[in-house]
Amino acid sequence: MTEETTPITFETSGMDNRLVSACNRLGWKFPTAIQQLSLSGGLAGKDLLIRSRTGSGKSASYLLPILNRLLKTKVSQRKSSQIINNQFHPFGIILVPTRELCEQVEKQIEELSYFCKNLVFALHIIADIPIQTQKTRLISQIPDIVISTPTRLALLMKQKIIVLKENLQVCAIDEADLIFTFGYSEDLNHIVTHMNRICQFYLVSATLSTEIEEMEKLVLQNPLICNIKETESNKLLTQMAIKVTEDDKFLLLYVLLRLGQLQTKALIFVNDLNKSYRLKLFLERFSISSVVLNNELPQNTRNSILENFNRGNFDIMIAIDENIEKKNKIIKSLGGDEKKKDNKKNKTKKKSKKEKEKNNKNDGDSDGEEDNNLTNEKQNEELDEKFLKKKQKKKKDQELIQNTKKDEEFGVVRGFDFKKIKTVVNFDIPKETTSYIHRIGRTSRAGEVGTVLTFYTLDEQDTMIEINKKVQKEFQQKTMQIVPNNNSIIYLPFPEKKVSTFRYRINNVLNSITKNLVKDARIKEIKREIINSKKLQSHFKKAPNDLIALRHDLHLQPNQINKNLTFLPNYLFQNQKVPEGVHERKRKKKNRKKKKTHKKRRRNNPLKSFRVD
Ligand SMILES: Nc1ncnc2c1ncn2[C@@H]1O[C@H](COP(=O)(O)OP(=O)(O)OP(=O)(O)O)[C@@H](O)[C@H]1O
Repeated sequence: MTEETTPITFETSGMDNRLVSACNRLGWKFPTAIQQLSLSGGLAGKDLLIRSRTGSGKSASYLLPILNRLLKTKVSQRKSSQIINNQFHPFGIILVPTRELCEQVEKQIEELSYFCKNLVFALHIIADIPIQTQKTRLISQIPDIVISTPTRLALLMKQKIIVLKENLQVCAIDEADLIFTFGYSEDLNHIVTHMNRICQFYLVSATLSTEIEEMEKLVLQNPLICNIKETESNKLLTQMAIKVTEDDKFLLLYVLLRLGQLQTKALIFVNDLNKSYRLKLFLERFSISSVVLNNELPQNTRNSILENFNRGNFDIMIAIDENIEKKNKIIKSLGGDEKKKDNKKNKTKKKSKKEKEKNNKNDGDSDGEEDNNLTNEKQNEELDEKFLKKKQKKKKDQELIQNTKKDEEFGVVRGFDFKKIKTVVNFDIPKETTSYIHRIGRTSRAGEVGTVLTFYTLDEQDTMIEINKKVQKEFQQKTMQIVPNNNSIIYLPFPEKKVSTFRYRINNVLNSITKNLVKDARIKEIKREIINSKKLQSHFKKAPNDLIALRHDLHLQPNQINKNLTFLPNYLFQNQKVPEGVHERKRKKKNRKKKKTHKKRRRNNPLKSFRVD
């Protein structure tokens, strides 16, 4: 903490009463530590540099002062100054790294302005909407605050649709560290050099980097530095790591889930898309439902998944946290794979056609076999037709994957406000420390308890040590401590004894999930969610504030599930205590079955069912 302040409440902060009521309505009793620091400076119109751990309430620490400032200016005055020469001059802009965060910030503004709805209007602009439609929207609706990713805003500025020189009063760059890691530096520089620099500036970030320090010097004028020493949250987040082999990751996760040692709601991070579906299929084989969230899915589906996960309708979410560069590689490799396969198929088809022609020729040579020839021809035609149909289907699937453009503004795992996540599992170790920090920030939010479990292989041992060192250093340097034991990660031994008896059945299941099965599952999911997305769209039209609970966690290959795998016989536990509840369902079912057969037998036995009335 760099500046001493006396603790304030929302009521004594000097904020507009309607904003105070909105905080109370959300059940917020006191401002969080970072809000305590930032509110007074923000309300006084100072530039702020807000640095605090993920989940500490940073968004409201800049949104509340921005809204307060808006409420001080008359609506009519604001509106008239925002349209000049058919160009849009917003009062405020908020920059975030992903479209999910655009929507999240817009929603939070709606909640915080609950008691002054008609007076404040925020609009997020995203890449889906054509530029001209966006222009018409901005000019007709005249939002006070525009929320955008740097790329989209820079584009609209270059087209002279949005101008920031004259009217801009406030600008916030949220998740600034991510904005740089997502590669937005160029767009950000364009925005900053073409904006009114005497506006009030908020630079908000969970971690520090040289780029942020440079940006700080460039845009902030005599800023109030809000840095937080989070001693309280020390007790809330526990970080653990286990060294495992690649296949044992599946085994360990299964055992932890099955024995109830991994608390849900759980968010599981993997580094690539195919692996996420492999994990989903693996869990599905044991009747454990999960939902995969990735940037191939349509936007409506993603929103619905996130909303329903936050509402507690699914317990396990598998999320992909891949690099932007890596994403492009995957698209290419997928297209390449499919192409290679198609070439192979074409060759085999040509070969079989040649063989057929050869056979036909031979057949034709033999005397009196016209009938045979006819049936052969017919069979060949049928074969050809089948083959063509198969090929057409394959082509359609391939087109579907290639046309399902990955959303570059997607980054759900970072910065999104997940509610009540008990455990974050790094099934794959993140490649960078910043990514690790953002992943762990999805749990232990808003003062809640959370656990992080990281799996790492022998090859990743150095990365793990590096992450551990950097996390300690980062948090100590910035006077933010987030974990006990001197901020370090606790290394746990691999529980070989506990899991060894399960290894055989796990390996069997894993071997049955082939690459082709994973690909099919992925295609099936995309198809299903495209249909879901249409349903959701029509639903949103009727009830825009509602999100129906579509089951996004349905099994992808239900016919492959072996019900016996859900039963855990005692011998699997060797000398260990059988955890409570593991066999319960089976036993209950058995009893029910017994009663039923007993009744049936009685009914069929005339001596027992006979009655004299
Ligand atoms: N004063 C408060 N009292 C209780 N809960 C709060 C308060 N302020 C914010 N919250 C809640 O805390 C959660 C985290 O807030 P927020 O998303 O703003 O954190 P953050 O620091 O921006 O996290 P990240 O860096 O991950 O984006 C949200 O669910 C929010 O509703």
